[in-house]
Amino acid sequence: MNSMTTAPRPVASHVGSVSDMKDVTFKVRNLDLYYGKDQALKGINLDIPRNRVTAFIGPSGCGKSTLLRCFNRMNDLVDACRVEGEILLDGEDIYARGVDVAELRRKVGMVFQKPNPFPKSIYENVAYGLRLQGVSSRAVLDEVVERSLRGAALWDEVKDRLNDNAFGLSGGQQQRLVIARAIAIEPEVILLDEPASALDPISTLKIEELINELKEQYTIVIVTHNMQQAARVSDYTAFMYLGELVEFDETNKLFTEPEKKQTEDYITGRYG
Ligand SMILES: Nc1ncnc2c1ncn2[C@@H]1O[C@H](COP(=O)(O)OP(=O)(O)OP(=O)(O)O)[C@@H](O)[C@H]1O
Repeated sequence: MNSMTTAPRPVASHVGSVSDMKDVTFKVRNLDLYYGKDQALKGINLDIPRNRVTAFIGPSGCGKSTLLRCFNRMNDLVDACRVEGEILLDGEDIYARGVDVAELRRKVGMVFQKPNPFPKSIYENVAYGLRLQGVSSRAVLDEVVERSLRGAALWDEVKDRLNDNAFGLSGGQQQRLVIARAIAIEPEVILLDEPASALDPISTLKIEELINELKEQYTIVIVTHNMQQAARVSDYTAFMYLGELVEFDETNKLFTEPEKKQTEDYITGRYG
């Protein structure tokens, strides 16, 4: 924070950067993304603050998931997708030639809307990434599995059935298991694409509490349709519309004193 004075709050130096933001994980610069001829992201400039939760909100089809998927190059898997501009992770352009995409995805984990545990035991789901890295020591795996399940607020519910199939867990437990699997390999960033939209209200609350705890250690970016959820869990919010970033600010500010009329119309339910 800047020194507290009676001066007005610093004005963003450009869209997508709050000038009192101390430390930045991703810098997005002039990002355009095309699916074939259709442009889905237009000139996005945005800083994602470290160890904070940033939410992307906006009406369906505005490009929230597309932008999220740029951060670990998941869009590479879409044939007709073309990206221009830069995304710097800790200063390095993740779209530069020669970038090891597998290593990028190790650093930048992702959790989807629908829980997607592997058809394996609870234990093996969490141990999966380490086994891929060649770790076979039972003691190391045990330690990481327990730490990750504790980190995902699931340990107490599953510690007596670690060898049971993960599909036997409830949807909310499966989503926390997927988060445990993501944090087991110690990523720097966790991307969450509507992580609670398939869950009941109690499971949703648990995921929201978990997000709040995880931000101590990770940079979190979440896409959500639910504005109350964005207001509850995030520190910063980006409002997108038709592929553009309309406004980015501290969540509290964006929801109470938005600078743009489009943002105000959206958060007051006038469209979307
Ligand atoms: N794989 C794809 N191929 C072609 N077009 C796509 C693809 N994925 C998304 N799009 C298009 O890109 C635009 C942005 O979609 P995106 O899913 O990013 O929006 P969103 O804001 O996340 O929407 P929602 O809230 O409905 O999930 C839409 O016009 C969509 O149809």
